[in-house]
Amino acid sequence: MHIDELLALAKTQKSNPNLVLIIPSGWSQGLTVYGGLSAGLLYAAAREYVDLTRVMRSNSTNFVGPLMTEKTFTITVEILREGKNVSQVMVRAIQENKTCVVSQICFGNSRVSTISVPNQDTHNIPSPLREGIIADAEKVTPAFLEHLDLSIQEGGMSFTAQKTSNYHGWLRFKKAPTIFTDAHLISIIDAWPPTLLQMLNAPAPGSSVSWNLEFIHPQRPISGNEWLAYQAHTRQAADGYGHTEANIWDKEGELIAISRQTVAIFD
Ligand SMILES: CCCCCCCCCCCCCCCC(=O)SCCNC(=O)CCNC(=O)[C@H](O)C(C)(C)COP(=O)(O)OP(=O)(O)OC[C@H]1O[C@@H](n2cnc3c(N)ncnc32)[C@H](O)[C@@H]1OP(=O)(O)O
Repeated sequence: MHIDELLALAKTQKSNPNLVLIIPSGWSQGLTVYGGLSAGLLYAAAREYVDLTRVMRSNSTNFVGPLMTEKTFTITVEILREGKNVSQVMVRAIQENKTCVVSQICFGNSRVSTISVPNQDTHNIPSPLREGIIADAEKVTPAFLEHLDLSIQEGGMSFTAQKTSNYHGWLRFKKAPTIFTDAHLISIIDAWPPTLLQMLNAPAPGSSVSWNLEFIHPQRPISGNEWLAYQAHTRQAADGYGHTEANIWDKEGELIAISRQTVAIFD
C-alpha cells in the first residue's frame, strides 16, 4: 500500500473521529509499525485541525509501546492551545485501549522579525551511488524498506561490529508521492536504523523511544522522489540507552530538519 493512501486515510480522522486504521505488514519494522509512518500518520490527522498558515515547527513523538501491523487502531486529536500565532496539538495512536504513540506538534505562522540567523550546517556526503543502495532482502532488512531507498556513504549494516556510530547517506521514496508533504518528510526521516545497532556483533532488539524533530523554514518544496541527505551522529550511549542527533538536507544542500532520538538497546 503506497504511503499516499495511508496518509489520505489518516486525514479523514477529523470528519470521522471513530476512524479505524490498519497498517499492512509491508510497513512493519520488526514487530511494530515503522515508527516514521506512525508519526507521519499522527501528523496527517493533526494537520487537518490547524489553519494552513501555521506550519509545523516542531514535533515530539514518544513511542510508548508497540503499535502492531495488521491490527486495528484509532487516532485521537486534542488541541492543547491556540494562540494568535502558535497552536499546540496532542495526537495519539490507540490500539487495544493502550496508548502506543503520542506526538505533541507545534504549528506556528510566520511573522515579521528583525532577527535573521542563516543556518551554516553543510555536508559533503558524496552523491548517492547505485551500488550503495541497500537491497531489500527478506528476513534481513525491515519490511518497510520495500518503500524506501537508503544509500549508505558512512556506516554499515546493523549487527556487523562496525567501529563507527555515525550514518552518512541519502534517502528517498522508491515510488514518488504525488505531493511531498510534511507528513512524508516525517515518515522518511526515521528510515535509517538506530546508529548503535551497527556496532553490535550479533542481533539484539532495539527501539527508539523518543524522537524530537524541528523543521527549518522557509523551505523550498521537495519533489516526489528527491534524494535527501542524512547525517546522524551518536552523542552518547551507556546503560542500554543512546542519544543520537541527525541533520537532513534537501538536494540543494539546504538544511530542512533536525532530528534527535533516544534509543533503547537490549544487548
Ligand atoms: C543501513 C542498514 C539498513 C538495513 C538494516 C537491517 C537491520 C535492521 C534492524 C532494524 C532494527 C530496527 C530497530 C528500530 C526499532 C524501532 O524503532 S520500532 C519503532 C518505534 N519504536 C517502538 O515501537 C518502541 C515502542 N516502545 C516500546 O515497546 C517500549 O517503550 C520499550 C522500548 C520496549 C520499553 O522497554 P521495556 O520497559 O523494557 O519494555 P517491556 O514491555 O518490559 O519489554 C522488554 C522486552 O522487549 C524487548 N524489545 C525491545 N525492543 C524490541 C523490538 N524492537 N523488537 C522486539 N523486542 C523488543 C526487549 O528485548 C525486552 O525483552 P525481554 O527482556 O522481555 O526478553
